[in-house]
Parts: sequence; structure tokens; C-alpha cells
Amino acid sequence: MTLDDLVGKNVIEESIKRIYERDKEINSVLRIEKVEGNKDGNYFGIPFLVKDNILVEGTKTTNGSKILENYSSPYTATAVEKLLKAGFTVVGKTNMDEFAMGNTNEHSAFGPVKNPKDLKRVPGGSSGGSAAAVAAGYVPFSLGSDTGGSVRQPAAFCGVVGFKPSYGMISRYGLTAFSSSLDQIGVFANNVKDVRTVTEIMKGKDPKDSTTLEHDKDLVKNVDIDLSQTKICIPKVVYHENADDNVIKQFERVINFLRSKGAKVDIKDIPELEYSVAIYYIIAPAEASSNLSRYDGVKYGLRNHALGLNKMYKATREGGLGIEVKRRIMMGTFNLSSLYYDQYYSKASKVRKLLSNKMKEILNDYHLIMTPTSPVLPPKIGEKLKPLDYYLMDIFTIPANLTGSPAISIPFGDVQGLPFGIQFIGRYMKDEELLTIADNFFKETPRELKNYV
Ligand SMILES: NC(=O)C[C@H](N)C(=O)O
Repeated sequence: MTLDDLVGKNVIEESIKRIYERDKEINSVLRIEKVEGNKDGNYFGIPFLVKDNILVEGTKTTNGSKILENYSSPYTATAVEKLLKAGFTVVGKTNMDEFAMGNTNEHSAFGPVKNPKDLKRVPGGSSGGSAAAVAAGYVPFSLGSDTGGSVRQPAAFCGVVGFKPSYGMISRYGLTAFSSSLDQIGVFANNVKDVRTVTEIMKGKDPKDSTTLEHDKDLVKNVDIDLSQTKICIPKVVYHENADDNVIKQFERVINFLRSKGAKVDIKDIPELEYSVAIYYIIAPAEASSNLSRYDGVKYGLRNHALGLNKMYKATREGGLGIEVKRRIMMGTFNLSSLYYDQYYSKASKVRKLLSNKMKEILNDYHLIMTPTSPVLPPKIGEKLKPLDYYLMDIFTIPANLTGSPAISIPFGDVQGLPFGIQFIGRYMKDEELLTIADNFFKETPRELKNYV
């Protein structure tokens, strides 16, 4: 289902019907909630779904958490408002790991999501519902959020395209804050062209989010570069991390394909990249512990009554938050505590800067850095790995969040019947260049390798 096929038609009811029919099994849509777009917009009649951490007036925004189970959105996020103005209609909100913390969607208070490509497996996380909903064919596109890979990794697991724009490209006004220096709204679709169209509509400076930037290039138009002129850097870390052998074999096929098209592909040692997961798991929980302190039984959502203020806080947070969220709050509080601040938070911030400088240096010489999106294939639901094993799944996606770079996951065939995604990380605020290369790659990928699209 692509936007080109749908313009001029009204498929809203059809989409809702499909969700009713199939989603009992997949559980990717938490609630069907319709907010109609502008009737005069070019895209009127076309539905989309929104991750349940993005506010849309007229819908609830639960963040996949019991603590916000009955929370109604008081206003609409800027990104969604722009899509509504263009005519698109919201048809519902999608399931997610609680407060966007997780890689499998098993950390939702409303049950896990199944991967439409293999119902025994996870769809990835944290935007697993949004990825699964596009893969299941409910809507041509959906919105997610990406703090450490939460759009790209589920896109790879479900066999769709997932794009995280540069930090500052899309307003975060109305996106529930997890880790404010890393969060960015992203798009899932069936092809790169639709991702470009939707991002172009959403982007731009927003007085309500001071981190947004003006971007004056049209993301839908190609810049002047073809695959034979493209210079690609592969970080050596791809080979010495615990990546699945089959993932690496498929990655080699991508390299061969690109070289056959004339692209220059070099492998380089970028040792700074090996610290990304460590930096992320200091900075993201630190910011989260501060951002989530507002869910205290007073200001928002659930209140569990108890005698005395501290006991009420405790009862509310104890009963309202899940295990992974509690773990992150504990880690973040520890990292920020006065005794450990220098040792952890402050040091991680410095290493983050070193990583950014290094990536910038590499991206002066190359158009993009390429990795598999995920080092592993989608695990089975209920596999219950150790937390660190889940955290390491984001090893290749986290660097783009730490540096603010745009990054995209594109399907490339399958591995043992499961989708495989290739990740391109581009130059900061040069999203038009990354999307052109991604689109060239996508269009030239042999038909049989687009079997998930
Ligand atoms: N939310 C994300 O982008 C990523 C990551 N999987 C996390 O659990 O933090």
C-alpha cells in the first residue's frame, strides 16, 4: 500500500475494518480512535496510525503504561497537526514498550505485539505496534519515536522502511519526553518515497520546540548523486560485535550489491563506536529519571491512595510503572547522584562529544555509514534474555541518536524467512542527501529482495 496508489481515494473505513479483523491476533493497535483530516487537503481519505506516546486531541495517550491508562491528550502534537492539515486521518494509536523503553514490545502494559511476518516472534521495539501495523497492511504509514533505534529496529524486524530524521528536523512538541536530547519522531512506510513525503510535511521550525531547525531543501526531490558516486563507510565494529552469522552474510550481500553498482565501500576502524551503548545507558536513563518524575500521582494520570504524600508517591509509582521503566529510573537516578555524577553522566557526555566529532570526520569523507540495522534477527516472544542482551541489540542504531544524524532502515531480502534491514546513517541536517541515496538503493534493489515490501 503506497501513497501513490491511494491519493484521491477514501480508504479510511476499509483500513479500520482491516484493523478490526486482523489486529485481535497482532495487538499492534491499542485503540481505534478517529481524528479526521482536513477535507480540502491533498491527502484526504488516507489513514495513518500514531504511536501512543504522541498526543492527538480526541485520543488517549497511554505510553503503553498503566500510570497513563486513562490520560486524554489535551492538545495535538505539531507533527500530527501538520499531517491532519494535509488531509491525512488518524485512525488509532499503536502499542509500544512502556514509555518507549524496550526492544521487543514485550514491555507494554497492554500485552505484547506479534510480528506479522512470523507470529511467534517480536516485532521489535519500542515502536513495535507502528511497524507491525504497516507490515500488516492496515495503513500506508505510521509514526513512531526513536531515542536509540525505536523506529529503525522494529522497521528491520517487520520488513518495512523506518526513518529517524536529524535531531531538530521534526518538532517534539506533543511527543512524551523520554530522553529529550535523543528523542525524535520518525516514520514507517512501505517505501522510501512515502517516508520522504510524510517527513517533508512534518518537518520545520516550531516555536513550541526550541530545538527545531529550519531546513530549506525539499526532502522529496533528489539531490544530484547516484549509487555509483556514493561513498560508504563500514565500521569494523560490525564484525567484532556478537552479530548473528546469518545477519553478517546478508550484510555481505548488500556490500556486493552496492559494489556491483559502482559504489565505493570501505571498512574503517571507528573505536569510539564501541562506547555507544555505554554512553546511551548513562545519558538516556538520566534524562528519563528526570522526565518521568512528573508521573507522581499528583500532576498526571494514576493515583494510588495511601496515607501521607511519600506513601502515595510510592504506591502510585510502584503500582503504575513496569519493571523496565523502574530499572531505568533507578539507573538514571544513580548516574545523576552527586557522588557519581562526574564518574558517569559527566564522563558519558564528554565521550558522546568525542563520538560526534569522529562521526563528523568520517562523514566528511563518506556520504554515509552503513551497518545492519540490528545485529540479530527478531527473537521469539517470551525468550527472556538478560537486560544487557536486549540493550546490545541497539548497538548499531544508538550512534545516530547520540550524534543527531539522520538514519534509515531499508529492507533487503530475508534471512531464514525473517526480514533483514540495512541501516544508512547520513550527514547531520543533510536528510535530503541520505533519503536520495536510500531511495536509489531501494529502487535498484532486485525485485526478489523486496519480497517484504
Ligand atoms: N526507545 C528507543 O529508541 C530505544 C531503546 N530500545 C530503548 O529501550 O531505550
